[in-house]
Amino acid sequence: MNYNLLETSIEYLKGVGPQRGDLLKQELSIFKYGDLLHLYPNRYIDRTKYYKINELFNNHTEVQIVGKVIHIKVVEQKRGKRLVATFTDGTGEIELVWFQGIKWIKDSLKLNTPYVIFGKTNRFNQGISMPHPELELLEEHKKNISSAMQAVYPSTEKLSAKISNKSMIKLMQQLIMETHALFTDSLSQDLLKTLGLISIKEALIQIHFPKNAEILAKAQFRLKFEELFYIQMQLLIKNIARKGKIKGFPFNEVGSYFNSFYKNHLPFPLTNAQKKVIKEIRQDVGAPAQMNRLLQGDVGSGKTIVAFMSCLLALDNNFQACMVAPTEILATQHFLGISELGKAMNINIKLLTGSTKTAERKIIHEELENGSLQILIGTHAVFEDKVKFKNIGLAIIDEQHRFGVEQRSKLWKKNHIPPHVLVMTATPIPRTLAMSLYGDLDISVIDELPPGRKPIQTMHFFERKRLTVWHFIRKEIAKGRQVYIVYPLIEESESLDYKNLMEGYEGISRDFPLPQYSVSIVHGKMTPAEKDREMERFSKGETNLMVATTVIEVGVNVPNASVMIIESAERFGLSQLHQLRGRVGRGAEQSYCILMTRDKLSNDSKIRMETMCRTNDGFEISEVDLKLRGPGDIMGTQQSGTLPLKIADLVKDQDILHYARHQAIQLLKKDPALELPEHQRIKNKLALLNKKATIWNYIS
Ligand SMILES: Nc1ncnc2c1ncn2[C@@H]1O[C@H](COP(=O)(O)OP(=O)(O)OP(=O)(O)O)[C@@H](O)[C@H]1O
Repeated sequence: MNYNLLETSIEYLKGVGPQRGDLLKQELSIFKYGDLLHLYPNRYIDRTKYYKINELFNNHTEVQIVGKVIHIKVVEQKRGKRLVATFTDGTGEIELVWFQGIKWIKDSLKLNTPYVIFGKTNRFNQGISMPHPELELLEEHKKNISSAMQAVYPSTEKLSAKISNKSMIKLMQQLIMETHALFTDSLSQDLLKTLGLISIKEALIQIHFPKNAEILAKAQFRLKFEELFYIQMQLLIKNIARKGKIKGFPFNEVGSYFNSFYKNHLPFPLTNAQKKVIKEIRQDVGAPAQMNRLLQGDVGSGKTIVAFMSCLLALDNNFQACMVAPTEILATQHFLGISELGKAMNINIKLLTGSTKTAERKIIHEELENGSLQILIGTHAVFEDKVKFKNIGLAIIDEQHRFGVEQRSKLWKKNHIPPHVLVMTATPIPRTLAMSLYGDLDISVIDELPPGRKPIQTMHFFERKRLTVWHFIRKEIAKGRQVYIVYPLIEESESLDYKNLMEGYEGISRDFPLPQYSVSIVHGKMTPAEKDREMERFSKGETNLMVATTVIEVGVNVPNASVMIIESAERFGLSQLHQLRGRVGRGAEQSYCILMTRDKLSNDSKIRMETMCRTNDGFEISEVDLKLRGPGDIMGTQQSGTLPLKIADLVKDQDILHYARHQAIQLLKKDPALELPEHQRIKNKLALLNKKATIWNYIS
């Protein structure tokens, strides 16, 4: 492919010019020929289908009608002028309406001459109108229609008054005419044949100008494959390179810390899933390359002990380990949990957070540098430059979505050789997404809950049933259980949410009065010490109810708390609801999650509530979440940028993604360094991709 041509600035394309060029650049980020080529249609319409006016009962997305203009008038109103043409096909009449280009259209419209009009219809009291229709003389239309399927470009819906779909099609014709001779494949002919793919040239022509539905499907498959294949190739190659190049510290010893804990101090038998994951980690850290593993485990699946035993492997090899959590509460929970696990083993474990006192901090710094501090647990305070390890061998990052990749790499830089990295997440990521985003990490999954857990029963109640819910809580408290009541706290409406929380707290304190009941409260405006005190009262069982914002979303572990009430549940996303629910169901008692919502719910909210009531499976929930919200949203805006997909859809195209990944793996197995002559184009393209953000800057 001649790259320079696709790099040509868009205004030079015949039919564009400076004015339209600016419009394309500003509104659609189309700067170059290449950008336009990869503006794919979002749907196709059948240009051989004609409607009759008397068939138009509802508002239609798009219809095509043959008929004549019989009358034109300019209507002047306070709001401005509009041109109205009466159009008939013999079965009825509709009004064609223009608000712009009035003079030009009025002068060029031919009365009583057959036209094909195309556009969206609106019904109003007196009849039907079609604003800004596309018009073509029937004679011309017959000449121009080469295929039944005509592309509709997403942009034209946005810019219809400025660049019609018809103009867009013309631009695309011009572009393809100028550039198509240069489209060449990066995949070898043999590979295309084996995979049954059409050529890139054919695919690009057919995606814009499909001859029929069958060839269009092939073109779409080809382009989606291309997109996903190269993303997978990039990720897999990164992984191979990391394993080859980035030396890690091999933990050769499985020594006394690990063995003595395993033999003498395990508080419970490990689940098979935990054993499997520990084995995977042992294999990784035992090899001379750096481990980079993502550990996924549903809420309450028992990740802490896996993290702890991984730390023991580091200690056995005279390395320090460090565990970082996104919030102070969570870091403290980990510290307590890990200290408890390690209590019989005389290990120096310390906690470093924003609120660690200077004197304690000084000791931590010293002990880290002289190596006597073996496991450091903390928040982002650990990333500070002042914090220097003698020899950090393992870094465990919990809930990595909240840390940027950059922050993570700060930990790496704390050594001349980067430590092994274990990233833990309780947010289940659907496999498809994990594959696309973390294809460069190895993935372990704890897919089994500790035994004896009763599935949490989830119920959805409307506000008007609050008394029933209160009655239920009283019964549970009478059995000795504890209850969480969680309120949303969303940044944009923070003060209002805060008010709701405090009002809720007052109401609850009234409905559950002392001395029979006692209520704790934890929210973001409290100092860490206050939060800790309240959390402690609750975890010791001194209070029956805990009113909180989502600060308790992760990591809180009070096994006796068996009821979770989520207020305004419609305002939470699915994964957040699932995380919150995970705070209960940690003991042997039957646990409940009650979702309280207002009476009127949107469709999406209904699906969220139904999903929560139907399943406890975090992966199933995240699949639904992915469908409702789309991948970008799930990962947060930061990550969505890493998926520069133009045509593939991670929800709908999972099969193609798996296929593309499989093919990428096969290819790299055969030729890991891409040395074979038939892979040179792939190699070249990958080299270019590493320089550019998206694969679509290049075709071949
Ligand atoms: N194999 C096991 N058998 C019995 N209990 C277990 C087992 N593994 C973990 N547990 C217990 O299950 C509870 C949850 O474990 P842990 O806190 O490690 O979960 P988690 O995966 O970190 O969950 P979250 O992400 O929600 O904090 C703890 O009380 C822990 O002691």
